[in-house]
Amino acid sequence: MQIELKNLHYSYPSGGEVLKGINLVIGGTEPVAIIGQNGAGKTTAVKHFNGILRPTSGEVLINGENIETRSTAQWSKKVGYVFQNPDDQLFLESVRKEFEFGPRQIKMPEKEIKRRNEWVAELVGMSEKLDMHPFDLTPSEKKFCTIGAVLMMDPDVLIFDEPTCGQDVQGNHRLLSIIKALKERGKLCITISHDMKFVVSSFRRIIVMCGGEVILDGRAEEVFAQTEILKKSFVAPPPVTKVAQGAGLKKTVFTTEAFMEALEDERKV
Ligand SMILES: Nc1ncnc2c1ncn2[C@@H]1O[C@H](COP(=O)(O)OP(=O)(O)OP(=O)(O)O)[C@@H](O)[C@H]1O
Repeated sequence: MQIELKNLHYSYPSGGEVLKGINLVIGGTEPVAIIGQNGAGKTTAVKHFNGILRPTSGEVLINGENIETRSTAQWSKKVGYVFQNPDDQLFLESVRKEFEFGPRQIKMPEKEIKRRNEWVAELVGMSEKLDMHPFDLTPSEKKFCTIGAVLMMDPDVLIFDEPTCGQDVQGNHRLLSIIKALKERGKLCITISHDMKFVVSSFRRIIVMCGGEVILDGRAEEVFAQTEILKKSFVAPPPVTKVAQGAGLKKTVFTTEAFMEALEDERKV
């Protein structure tokens, strides 16, 4: 599955230009993180990946097909978007109903709904909560409920918008295991996050947005080595990376172990 943005510009009807000519190709199954300060245009950009928003100018191609050829409902079967705020997504009286809503809309056979429900509920940790009202869930559980509802459609691409928001360490671990499981199933996960520790723990490719543009796109080590550009875009590297850079280490590191190794290596030189 490949998503391609060609000179994408977007302005909300009420305001100025938010996306200012984005060119990007995201494909394969390697999870991709999109980072950048508040208001950089991350959510606006990813809402173009399944047609929730349509370009003011430029093109969005999904596997080479122009997004304009199909409705958002049709694209959503291929590219699932998990909203930043669960309350924008949840509207039914139970977790089970949320999970089964999409499949029932497309008249999925009952047997398949049951099969998917079991797998998804287990993966997102909701097996014991299926009959609960989403309003009675904790903020973290609500997020996993929205993720589960999108996973039930088994799309090829999953977009997670700020999944780490409101999560504790356990929640972050579950998120990482979901992303890993999806990669193993051949899915492409695209995740917006402000949590740099989370980002460097499982995303090799990182895209940095600033002021409606992509200003960096590359491997985590390359991106976080660009300290001046990151400073200008108000993106702070993970603490251990910052300490290593402050200590003058040439290698970009993301863990204490890597920091100690790099320190040792430089001592030997
Ligand atoms: N529905 C809307 N109508 C008008 N302007 C909007 C709308 N949604 C977002 N914007 C504006 O577009 C710009 C980019 O917002 P967007 O939510 O895409 O940024 P972001 O990088 O995802 O930020 P955050 O990290 O805070 O979610 C901001 O200036 C925001 O105020």
